[in-house]
Order: sequence, then structure tokens, then C-alpha cells
Amino acid sequence: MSVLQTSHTTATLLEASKLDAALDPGIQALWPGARLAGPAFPVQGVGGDNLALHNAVLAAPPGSILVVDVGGKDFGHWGEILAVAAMAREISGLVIDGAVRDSVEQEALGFPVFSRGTAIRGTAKAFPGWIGRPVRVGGVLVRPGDLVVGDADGVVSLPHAQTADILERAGERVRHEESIIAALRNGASTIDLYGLDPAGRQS
Ligand SMILES: O=C([O-])CC(=O)C(=O)O
Ligand SMILES: [Mg+2]
Repeated sequence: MSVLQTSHTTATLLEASKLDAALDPGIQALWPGARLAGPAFPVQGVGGDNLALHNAVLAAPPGSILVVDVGGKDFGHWGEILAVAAMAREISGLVIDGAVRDSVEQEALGFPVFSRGTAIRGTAKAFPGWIGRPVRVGGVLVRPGDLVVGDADGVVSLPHAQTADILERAGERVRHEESIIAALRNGASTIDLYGLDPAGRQS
């Protein structure tokens, strides 16, 4: 698995990808300023059980992001203990379609988590899960090694095979937007710059 990185925002990457690659917007940063980018290590668990996460922490390569579907927002599937375990193994972050707990402690650790929010109810440890295989998370199919990026706006997952092209287009998009911002500061309008018809188009 190659180590993938980018400093582009999720919105820029999504637009550059032209793909349906945005995870459900209900999956958001656990603490303000949390950001992650890296190759995905997908995990399928079940709501109310976190054995799959304990297994994944042992199996995921250093630098990877755990990208997890547990389909449960009523349980705290992940917390301080698992974050410390993940950091000790150089796992770079967690994206989970489900809830977590110990948010203050995880912010203090600086461990980036994107989740459906928090829940304090604890979990069983009975279902071993499927790890390291493609998993649908937040409506997007995530394969091992796909580039997963999370920031203040949400989470995007980009197919590994298309990552180089997407990153190049993202750079072009940023340069284009810089020119638009400069023109706006010089008095241009968004209507003119985007060639919009202020009356709209009825179809
Ligand atoms: O222990 C758990 O099941 C989840 C948790 O709170 C932690 O990892 O600290
Ligand atoms: Mg805990």
C-alpha cells in the first residue's frame, strides 16, 4: 500500500474528482480542527460491538486511516484507549459510520476522528468483523489504499487508481480559484466570472 498524502481540502478534491465520492455529511470531525489524509484500511463491524476495531488496530499498516462501517450511532465504539493503541501503531486517524466517545481526551491526544457524533453507551466485543476488504462507508465504497481525506467540511474517499490525476486537477482548480478571488477583489462579479444568467434558466 503506497503512502498517499495531500493538503487539498475535501471540497477541492471532490470537485476535482467529478465522482460521487463524498461520504454522508452526517460524518463530521469529532473535534474542531481535526484533519486527516492517508490510505484507507476498511473495516466492517456491527452496531453496538467494537471487536472489529480492536482487530483492525492490530492489522492496519502504519500511516493508514481506519475507515469503518458499524451502522450504529447509539454506542461509543471507539474512545481514548483505542486512540492510544492506534497512535502507538502509527495509525493516522479514524473515519467511522457510527458514534464514538472520549472526545475531549481524543482532542487532547490530537487523534483525528470523523464520526456520526458521540454516544457514551459501551459496546459488546463479540463480532470479529471483516477487515482490509472493500466496505461501503457513509454511502461510498472504500477499498484498501484509497485516499481518504477529512477536514472541517466532511470526508471524501478517492479511488487509488485515479488519485494522481485527481491531485493534479485539484492543483489546477486551486490556481483557477485563486485567479477568481483576485478578480473579485478587483471588483469583478461572480455572475460575470462564471458566465451566469442572473435570470436563471427554466427547463
Ligand atoms: O473501550 C471501548 O470500548 C471504547 C472506549 O471507550 C475506548 O476505547 O476508550
Ligand atoms: Mg474509553
